[in-house]
Amino acid sequence: MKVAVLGAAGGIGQALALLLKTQLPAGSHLSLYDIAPVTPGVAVDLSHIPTAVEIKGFAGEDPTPALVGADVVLISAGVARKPGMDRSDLFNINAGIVRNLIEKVAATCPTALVGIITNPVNTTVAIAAEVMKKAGVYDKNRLFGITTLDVIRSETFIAELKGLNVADVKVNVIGGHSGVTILPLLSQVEGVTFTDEEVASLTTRIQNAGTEVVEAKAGGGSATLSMGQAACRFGLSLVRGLQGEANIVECAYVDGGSEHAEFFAQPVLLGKNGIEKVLPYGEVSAFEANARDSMLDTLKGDIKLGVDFVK
Ligand SMILES: NC(=O)C1=CN([C@@H]2O[C@H](COP(=O)(O)OP(=O)(O)OC[C@H]3O[C@@H](n4cnc5c(N)ncnc54)[C@H](O)[C@@H]3O)[C@@H](O)[C@H]2O)C=CC1
Ligand SMILES: O=C([O-])CC(=O)C(=O)O
Repeated sequence: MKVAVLGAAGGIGQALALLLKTQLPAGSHLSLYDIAPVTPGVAVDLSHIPTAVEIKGFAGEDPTPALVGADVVLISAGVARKPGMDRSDLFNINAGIVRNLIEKVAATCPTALVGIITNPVNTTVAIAAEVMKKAGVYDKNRLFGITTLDVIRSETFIAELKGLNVADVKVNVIGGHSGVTILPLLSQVEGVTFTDEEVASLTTRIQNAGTEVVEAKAGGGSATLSMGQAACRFGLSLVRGLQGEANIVECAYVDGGSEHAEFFAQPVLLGKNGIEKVLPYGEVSAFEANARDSMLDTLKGDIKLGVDFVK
């Protein structure tokens, strides 16, 4: 199994690479790429950790050597937010970066499972899909916007609020990955009840959690370590699915035939071909139905921006 990380010298990339070096199955290959010249050195550094995961690092303008034979490609290349910015403010720089990288993915490892971390995810995933369509290699079951950070934040905040063991808390987060498009389905969390006030304040906290980190880092970037953990969890789930493990379910932002939008985050069953099945997200409360319906104009606008960028 070969996993490539593009943007591997960055805050997320390095955390993710460390976690993958220590957690990928024995015999895996980890391939790190970034335009930053330090990248081969990051790989040398990680190679001294005694696990049965072979690691190589590549820098420069062309990601191709890192992508040859990749089964999974995780992309965190791009710029991050500073205080006062919205994720959509990253579009001008990151749209072109994702387009160029996906062109190389399409040419080099067109059947790899591709997970996109680079913001604005609502838009960059649409860009990736359009680039792959143009190249004639698009498979909607192999492209994912990684929204796992919203899931692990929700699990953490719910456990904190209700005094639960966080390992026992499971929650679906649907929609997209910015502001009002992030919708945790709190009504489905087993074994707890929330007051209306708790639902409103917890939903807002989860939607603004990225900004919470951006402000706390005071100009030094956005979430990197928690995102490294989230991307590692998602990447390992992709690998487990590819290896034939049963019942691997994750929420992700996918082209899953949703009635709501062309791309929509919801639970998916993972397998040897990526998405085996898009799962229903279940019953929602009146509050959640209203929040879901109200987000759709924003989400569809974000998607259209990506489609138009490539067309
Ligand atoms: N999906 C999610 O939940 C989250 C997404 N993000 C996003 O992830 C992205 C990366 O964030 P950080 O790692 O904190 O940023 P960072 O600035 O620490 O790292 C980004 C890396 O990308 C590299 N890079 C830039 N252009 C490149 C190119 N053309 N090819 C290869 N590498 C390139 C840079 O050299 C740098 O090493 C941002 O867009 C951020 O908004 C951040 C947190 C959560
Ligand atoms: O907020 C940001 O810019 C980074 C991000 O996507 C998150 O932390 O959820």
